Amino acid sequence: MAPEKNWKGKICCIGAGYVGGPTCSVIAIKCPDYKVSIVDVNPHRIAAWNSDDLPIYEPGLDDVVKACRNRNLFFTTDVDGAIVESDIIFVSVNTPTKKHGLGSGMAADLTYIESACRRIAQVATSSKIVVEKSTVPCRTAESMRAILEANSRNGIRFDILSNPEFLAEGTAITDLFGPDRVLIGSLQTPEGLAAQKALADVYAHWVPRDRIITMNLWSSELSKLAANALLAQRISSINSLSALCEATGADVDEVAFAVGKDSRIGPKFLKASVAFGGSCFQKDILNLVYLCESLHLKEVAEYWRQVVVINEYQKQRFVRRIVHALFDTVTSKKICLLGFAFKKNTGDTRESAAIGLAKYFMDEDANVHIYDPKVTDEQILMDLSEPGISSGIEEVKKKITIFKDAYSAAEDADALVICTEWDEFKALDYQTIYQAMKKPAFIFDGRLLLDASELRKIGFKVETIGKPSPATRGY
Ligand SMILES: NC(=O)c1ccc[n+]([C@@H]2O[C@H](COP(=O)([O-])OP(=O)(O)OC[C@H]3O[C@@H](n4cnc5c(N)ncnc54)[C@H](O)[C@@H]3O)[C@@H](O)[C@H]2O)c1
Ligand SMILES: O=c1ccn([C@@H]2O[C@H](COP(=O)(O)OP(=O)(O)O[C@H]3O[C@H](CO)[C@@H](O)[C@H](O)[C@H]3O)[C@@H](O)[C@H]2O)c(=O)[nH]1
Repeated sequence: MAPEKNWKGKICCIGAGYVGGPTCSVIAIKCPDYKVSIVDVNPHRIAAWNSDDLPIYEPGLDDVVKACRNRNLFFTTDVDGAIVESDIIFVSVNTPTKKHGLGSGMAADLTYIESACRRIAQVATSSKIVVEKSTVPCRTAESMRAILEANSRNGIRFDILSNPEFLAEGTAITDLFGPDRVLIGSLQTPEGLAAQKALADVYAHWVPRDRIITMNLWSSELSKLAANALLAQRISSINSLSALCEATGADVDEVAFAVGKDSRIGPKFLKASVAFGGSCFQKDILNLVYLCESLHLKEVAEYWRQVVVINEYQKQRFVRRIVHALFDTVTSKKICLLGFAFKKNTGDTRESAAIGLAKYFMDEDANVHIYDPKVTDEQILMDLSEPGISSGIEEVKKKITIFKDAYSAAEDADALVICTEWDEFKALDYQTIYQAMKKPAFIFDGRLLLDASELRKIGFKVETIGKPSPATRGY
């Protein structure tokens, strides 16, 4: 066997998911002098990372992984081996909303964080910097420290850092190559500050120093929850205004443009939609709400809870508008959902608005056609078979048909519903689609993606979120 290269440092990432995979692949490509091992307990996920068919779709990710895999980037199920040899260990495991017990439906489930920490403590034979990469409630680092210190061998130190991740899916690689900021929180002790510097030195391989922000642990942990809460709040704010637009004849795109021109407000994250989805926003706001409630900050909790309440309201409002336009019944009608991912450029469906819409149409015994360019059939069937969504796979198979392209999905349909803003939906030949649909042919645009006036010229009846119907004011 060839002697091991003289690495400047060794990094291990526990959790080969949407965050651990891309984040540590980018560290590997930018820091060729470090050995980076990404580990997971799920052997299928690791096998996929080692194959030509990566387990997640993310533009640019393939190139990054191919450039350094098996050079200084390794994907393995050997969790213990990677822990033992590394100096810096990222904990990038999932922290979903608790499904049962205390705080059920609100609090973050920290089981995976705890098991990762116990493993580190059990097998580590030298001191480690442990980096909290997962999104966690404020003061989780304290619990991590307690678990690590109570279970480790004598003489081993663990310095815990908070280094939350701000990448968005679909743009993960560009976000990681040029982050707005990298946040590193630590205890303000000499050892904590030294650990903070060691991690900052890794990021400094490609991130300008003035974008690497350091602060205390609790500020860093809370900043992640605060950033997601503020981002989601902007979407709920514009979505609440979209209801007002539909009722008054104002156009939500015009309102967003006008208010976004104010440099204090800015134009980003003001796109009205059927609702925000994704694995983070709802989970992290509920986590924040739970934290506030636990600290007896009832008014603060209620304030943030409204962001999620409006998000649910937006989905229900959209469904009501669809059903009303379709002559108050969708039973036995063919409803074609275009898009199933929670946003474009990802195959991720977690908390996707399309799941809630499909549930409603299944409940009403509609025939639901689905097409998404990146989501697998298995994923759609699995999401829709979940308890609370349907009675199981038999019902789903009866009511749902999945298609390989938008044209076949739209054939003979009563209505198209744009659920995800995929670019390819803008480029479809709507004349051909119109001819193949039942009449009147409806399009419900939940993403303000299409040119409604062009579609109306073809003959479609078009209803767009945040824009009044032709029947109401404004036309
Ligand atoms: N998805 C995003 O865009 C995003 C962005 C920023 C932050 N986050 C946060 O990052 C964290 C991870 O999110 P994700 O989307 O990557 O989750 P994920 O579910 O895609 O990946 C987590 C992985 O951790 C593995 N795992 C769990 N426990 C383990 C253990 N003890 N040892 C080894 N592997 C273990 C799981 O098998 C899974 O593959 C969450 O806290 C999330 O809130 C996510
Ligand atoms: O103006 C907008 C912007 C987004 N969305 C929707 O909001 C959801 C979330 O989108 P986005 O934030 O772009 O994707 P995520 O991958 O969920 O990223 C968020 O959640 C991550 C996990 O914590 C953070 O790291 C990111 O900074 C944060 O943007 C999606 O359904 C979008 O369609 C809108 O409806 N209108």
